[in-house]
Amino acid sequence: MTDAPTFIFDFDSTLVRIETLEALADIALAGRPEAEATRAEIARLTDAAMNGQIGFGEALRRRLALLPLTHEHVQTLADRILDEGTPSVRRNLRFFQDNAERIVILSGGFREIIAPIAERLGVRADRVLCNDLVYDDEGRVIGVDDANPLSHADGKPQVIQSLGLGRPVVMVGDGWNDAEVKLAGAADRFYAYTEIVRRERVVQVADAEAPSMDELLHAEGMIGRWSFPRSRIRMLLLENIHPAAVQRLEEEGYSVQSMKGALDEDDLIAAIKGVHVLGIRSKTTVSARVLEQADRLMAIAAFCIGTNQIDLDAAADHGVAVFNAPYSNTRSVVELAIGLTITLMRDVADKSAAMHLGRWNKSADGSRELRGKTLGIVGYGAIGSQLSVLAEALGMRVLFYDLAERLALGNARRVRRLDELLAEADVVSLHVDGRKENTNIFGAAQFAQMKPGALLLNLSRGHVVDVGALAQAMGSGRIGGAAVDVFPEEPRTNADPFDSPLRGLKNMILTPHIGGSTEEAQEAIGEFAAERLLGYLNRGDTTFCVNLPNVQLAEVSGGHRILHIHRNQPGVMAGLNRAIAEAGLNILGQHLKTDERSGYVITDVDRNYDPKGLDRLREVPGTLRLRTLY
Ligand SMILES: NC(=O)c1ccc[n+]([C@@H]2O[C@H](COP(=O)([O-])OP(=O)(O)OC[C@H]3O[C@@H](n4cnc5c(N)ncnc54)[C@H](O)[C@@H]3O)[C@@H](O)[C@H]2O)c1
Ligand SMILES: O=C(O)[C@H](O)COP(=O)(O)O
Repeated sequence: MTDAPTFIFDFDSTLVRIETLEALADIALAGRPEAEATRAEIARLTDAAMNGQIGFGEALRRRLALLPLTHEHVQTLADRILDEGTPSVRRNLRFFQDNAERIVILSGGFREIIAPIAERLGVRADRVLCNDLVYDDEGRVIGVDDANPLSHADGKPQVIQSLGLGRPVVMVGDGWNDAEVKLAGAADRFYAYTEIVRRERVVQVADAEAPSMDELLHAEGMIGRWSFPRSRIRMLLLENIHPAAVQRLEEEGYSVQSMKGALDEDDLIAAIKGVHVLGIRSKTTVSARVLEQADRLMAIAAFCIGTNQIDLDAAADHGVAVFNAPYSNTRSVVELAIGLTITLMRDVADKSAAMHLGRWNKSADGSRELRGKTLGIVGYGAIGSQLSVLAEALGMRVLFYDLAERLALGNARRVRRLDELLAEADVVSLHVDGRKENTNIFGAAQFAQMKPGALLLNLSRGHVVDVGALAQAMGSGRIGGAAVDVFPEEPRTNADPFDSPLRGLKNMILTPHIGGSTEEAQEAIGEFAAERLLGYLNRGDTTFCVNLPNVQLAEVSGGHRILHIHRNQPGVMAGLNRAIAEAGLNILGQHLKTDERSGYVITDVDRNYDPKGLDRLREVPGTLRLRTLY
């Protein structure tokens, strides 16, 4: 490459996460009473020098004078220095090895400590410019080589100027003496490297800040470990998503912003600009209008089971992958349903409310056991079928009705018609999914078919039940009691008011959509959904994606991975492979999966190609999204 720069890297707090003299102080002063105070003084002098408050040479000598350093101490640090590599440097080793010919290490630190790192990075010994310690016959450090300009103020620019390096020269470091290289005209660009320490004064004079090696390489158009710096991938998590998710995503280097409540459509449209990944729960509606305005969105994670709040077709049309956590809160919902059934059967809620008003009403009238009663489950999916097992264990007889073929567990009996179930069940529990067609599937006609005094539970979705009709059926005594956890209109945050025709009715338990709200479930959802997002972002894996074809993928190894999402229309594969050939890409492996709406092609290619050639792939008719991963 003709205009490829020469990179000069500082060492302490840049290539390694330590400051050498502080680490040597820890070794040399171990167990001594003055250790803490001396180490603090060394750190203070390091900081003063790195902020440009005192000259580097003076700081170096004053720090050395504070330490009873020996060759053995220096060797101890040298032996473990490979473990101290800065995290983003460690993951970008290949960049250093592939570009060793145009890398220089420039440091006020010491050769013994820097040499093992230089060797690991593939940088030749003559391109390591640093200080040499001077020892006496007993192996005690007595100073540094005074003839070396790097042991004095302004040493770094002087040394670089004398090398006559090919331009442009890019200087990367955390300290004022690194900034001086650019200020003296010895470098064309200076990046203030802030992964380990951020010094405002240094950042102020830099051309740019590099919070990681990934950012630096991206800014310089170089190929690093990641195709895109993860810190630039913005994730917006709404609705109080569990910290386990935030921690996992941040651990992988992504930028995560969390908010407690949901946002309405207009606020979401404003907030979603520049966001790559959106995390929500059941209260955030992601409409086609929101998706239209989402300029960077790649993926949405519903940190819950239901995905009816997201326009899945519109998301697929924008090449946005949607994930959920289909099983992580199932058990919590089932346990609540069992608890609510017992509570209703024993009229516990009203009896408890009366006690709080000072009324004692001991009576067995209308209180019944679960044992021997018939539970009718509408919707025998993950939740319905698990409820079936627990209810049978408590001695209930179970009937279920489902639109799809479902395996009857235990002694549960499938009925082919809803009215059959309604005619027999003492308790009817709704566990259908939130599709639009399920709106008001329980209304006056269904209540009229239920046994007089039967109980109703809805922990599925609010729009499934006509709440006005339910209030009437309760008022007339047709329904003996009900527990409702989900509502057609739910407050977006805990601070917003709640209203419903169901308020104030006898033997009516209302809960604020807490079926899945247990600590166990929320943590499990956080971990599960975060892993799905990471699988998609890091590998292109769409396992459990609810709106794009599911493809399970291993890590990218060796080559680069091109992910192409397109409309499922004739000619896309032919066009794509033609474009791949024209771009000079050598295919290592290719995988295609389609559903009726979309196609997803994963092509692993050799690393050697001109990235501009990828534009041809974007132009293939039907393309919705193209992403490169490595
Ligand atoms: N209250 C809460 O906090 C909470 C927590 C988790 C899940 N949920 C909701 O619970 C519901 C069930 O969740 P799941 O994980 O069991 O879903 P699921 O997709 O595994 O099961 C739903 C079942 O309902 C059946 N079905 C759909 N429409 C039907 C209809 N009209 N008649 C009969 N059967 C029908 C489907 O065929 C499927 O078997 C969903 O609506 C989900 O959003 C609520
Ligand atoms: O779909 C779900 O999992 C439930 O409705 C729970 O939703 P929530 O995460 O908003 O409590």
